[in-house]
Amino acid sequence: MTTLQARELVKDFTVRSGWRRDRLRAVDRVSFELTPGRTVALVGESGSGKSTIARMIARLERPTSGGIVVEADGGARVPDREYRDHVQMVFQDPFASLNPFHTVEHHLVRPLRLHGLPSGPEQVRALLDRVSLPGELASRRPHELSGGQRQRVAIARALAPGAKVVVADEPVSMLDVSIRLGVLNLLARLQREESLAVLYITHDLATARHFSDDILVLYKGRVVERGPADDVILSPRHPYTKLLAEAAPNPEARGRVFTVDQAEVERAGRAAAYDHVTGEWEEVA
Ligand SMILES: Nc1ncnc2c1ncn2[C@@H]1O[C@H](COP(=O)(O)OP(=O)(O)OP(=O)(O)O)[C@@H](O)[C@H]1O
Repeated sequence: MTTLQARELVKDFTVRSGWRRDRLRAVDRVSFELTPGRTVALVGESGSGKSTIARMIARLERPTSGGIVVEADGGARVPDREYRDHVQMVFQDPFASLNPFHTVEHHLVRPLRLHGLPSGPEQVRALLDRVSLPGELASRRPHELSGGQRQRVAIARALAPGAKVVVADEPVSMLDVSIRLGVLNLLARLQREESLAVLYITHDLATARHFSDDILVLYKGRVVERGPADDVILSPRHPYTKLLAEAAPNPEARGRVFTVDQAEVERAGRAAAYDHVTGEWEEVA
């Protein structure tokens, strides 16, 4: 059993405007926990800080402050050198994340070898099978696959080291609408059957509700609402979540109007966050 705790994550960037250099706080004291067999969705519009959080978890970006702790069996803290055995990413663009010169087999053998695991044809076939791809795809190169198949290969590669925490950053937003559901269903099945802890990053509230247990709503780098998926989507409390919920296609909520506007969102801002579990607003200084 592996869990990941993000504690008070902060990320500042320095941005230049002319001669001036300003500090931009892209992520502001964000905390959450990923536990086996559960999916947490991180939702928010473009620029809210979602990818920066994903990049910090993937160790592509260092937090300005705060930290990420991964604990494996028995609660022992995973040392840095073993981090990638436990935590893997699935990125938005499967084409960019796969090397066009290498076969599917190569993409899967490499992480197996890197983590000292058996890496023969049998293991490659087993990985393809886990993501519902036929074994004969092993000899193909990425351009010979459909977008959905490519993303399945990317998921198989993430699973290869035996990772139990998977961060999926907009994993279907670049795929045809017709195949998105298949890939999301695959992630849901893996999460269920293999007890993965999944962080699903998306701007799409409808899939966040359907595919996650808990939702964190991110607004300008801060969590403004959190709780079980249905509570957040069907009974949103923060004006920003209401705005998102209103805009999302949701049959059960048809005709529901919260009558919030951007000005109200700005007023409520990031000063308080609503937690559906405690039923309380938490003031944020
Ligand atoms: N390397 C960087 N240097 C400066 N600013 C950055 C950098 N990376 C991200 N930002 C800024 O941080 C904020 C959060 O960006 P981030 O990409 O995390 O948002 P996002 O919610 O993932 O958006 P999207 O859905 O468009 O990817 C934005 O204002 C962005 O411009």
